[in-house]
Amino acid sequence: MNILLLGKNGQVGWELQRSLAPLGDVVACDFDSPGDLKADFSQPESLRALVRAVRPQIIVNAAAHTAVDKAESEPELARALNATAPGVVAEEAAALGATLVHYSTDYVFDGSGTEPRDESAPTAPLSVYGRTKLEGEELVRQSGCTHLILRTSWVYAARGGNFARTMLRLAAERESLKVISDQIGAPTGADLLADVTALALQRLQADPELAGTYHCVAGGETSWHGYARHVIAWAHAHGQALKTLPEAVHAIPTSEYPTPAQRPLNSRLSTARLKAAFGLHLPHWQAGVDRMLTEISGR
Ligand SMILES: NC(=O)C1=CN([C@@H]2O[C@H](COP(=O)(O)OP(=O)(O)OC[C@H]3O[C@@H](n4cnc5c(N)ncnc54)[C@H](OP(=O)(O)O)[C@@H]3O)[C@@H](O)[C@H]2O)C=CC1
Ligand SMILES: Cc1cn([C@H]2C[C@H](O)[C@@H](COP(=O)(O)OP(=O)(O)O[C@H]3O[C@@H](C)C(=O)[C@@H](O)[C@H]3O)O2)c(=O)[nH]c1=O
Repeated sequence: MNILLLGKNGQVGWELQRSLAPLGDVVACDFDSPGDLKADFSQPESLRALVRAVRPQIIVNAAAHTAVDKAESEPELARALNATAPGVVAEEAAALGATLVHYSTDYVFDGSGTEPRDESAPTAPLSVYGRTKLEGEELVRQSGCTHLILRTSWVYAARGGNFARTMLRLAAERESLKVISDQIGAPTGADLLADVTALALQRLQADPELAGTYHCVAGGETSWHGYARHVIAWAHAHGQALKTLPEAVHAIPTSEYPTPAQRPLNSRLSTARLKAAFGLHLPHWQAGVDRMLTEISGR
């Protein structure tokens, strides 16, 4: 089996290098890869030659423009990376008969209400990032290729930039932190997503009817404030020297933390469809976060 992995150096891409390895020969690319393996999503048409040269049976796309606030001031680049390029890759996958895995986000929703959303819930993104990710999903679906679109949320990994690492950095510098407590979701490990991707791909090879869009997030829920408190309490309990004590992580409403991009308040995603289709158990978010914290602390 020939597998083309795009965005190999991101949080999810890095974990996919590990999880896809038992499935076949993985050709892993990023936008700074040398020569013919360069996969620059800001030049969407250039991706056709790469896909045609590798002729994969499976393509996994983990590349994206994930800087949510920055996307507000560079919407053309965000659209190229999150929509046009995945659309081109999907067209090439359809022409080859290859299966495409693509990732999307809780930010395709407007975050109203308090219930977890399922895959058929109406989308209404609030940000450039969310709008371009939604357009990418739609182009993948329209291409006619066999695909899995996994919508996830609040991704973290031991490698790469993410909210948990930002909190640890700020807690080392400041006496107190203010963190939003009215945006609710589930921190999800890049390792979990990569493992689910590999399992789902194996099942999909045997049963093409499983293709489609799924929500894939860790179990349980929290706010960014609850997540930050958990990370900082863990670090204190494990002897890390931080200026911010857990009780000095203060809860604030979204209105007190203005950002260029608006984020959804309710980021809860229902994983019932994924669990039923693939027979998967999705562990509680704290289990994965604690493992990541152990890994980055070098314990
Ligand atoms: N991070 C999150 O919280 C969430 C992510 N997702 C989705 O999951 C997927 C993976 O996200 P994640 O691993 O966290 O993202 P990262 O930001 O960690 O990685 C994105 C990858 O895209 C690459 N990239 C950036 N610019 C280009 C370009 N011009 N051409 C090609 N590649 C480029 C990055 O390279 P480099 O590292 O060198 O910049 C990196 O390898 C994405 O589809 C994202 O939208 C969904 C929900 C939550
Ligand atoms: C740094 C900081 C952030 N915040 C808030 C701002 C924001 O609402 C929330 C998270 O901030 P971040 O900018 O780290 O996270 P953000 O980039 O919004 O994270 C999102 O990334 C994209 C790629 C996704 O797809 C989403 O699922 C989600 O993970 O925390 C505070 O309240 N206090 C702080 O000190």
